[in-house]
Amino acid sequence: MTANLNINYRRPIPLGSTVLLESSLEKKEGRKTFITCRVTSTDGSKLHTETSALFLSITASHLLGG
Ligand SMILES: CCCCCCCCCCCCCCCC(=O)SCCNC(=O)CCNC(=O)[C@H](O)C(C)(C)COP(=O)(O)OP(=O)(O)OC[C@H]1O[C@@H](n2cnc3c(N)ncnc32)[C@H](O)[C@@H]1OP(=O)(O)O
Repeated sequence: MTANLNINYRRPIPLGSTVLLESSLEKKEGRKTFITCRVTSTDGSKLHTETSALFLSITASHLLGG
């Protein structure tokens, strides 16, 4: 479940262009998983977006309000 999501939009992505997404698992601490992601041009020269996020493991009962 997403607990935190930060997105920096550095450069617009031209309509119809192809981009490269690179996602990394930074660390895992118990139920917490820290992920980063970068969106660049396919040759990597232009940074479009950089993101960091924290996901928490949950149980099904959490989704049901338990
Ligand atoms: C024209 C076209 C338009 C198209 C347009 C499309 C739009 C496209 C948009 C897409 C955008 C998608 C965006 C994603 C969309 C979702 O991901 S939807 C899901 C959104 N997330 C939610 O609704 C989650 C709501 N929050 C919760 O349910 C609860 O807070 C959580 C996340 C399950 C955590 O609750 P919990 O299990 O009780 O955990 P809790 O004991 O509070 O914390 C456990 C640990 O995590 C840490 N922690 C918890 N929360 C946080 C936090 N926020 N920050 C830091 N640490 C935290 C605590 O400090 C604690 O750390 P320790 O003390 O163990 O070291």
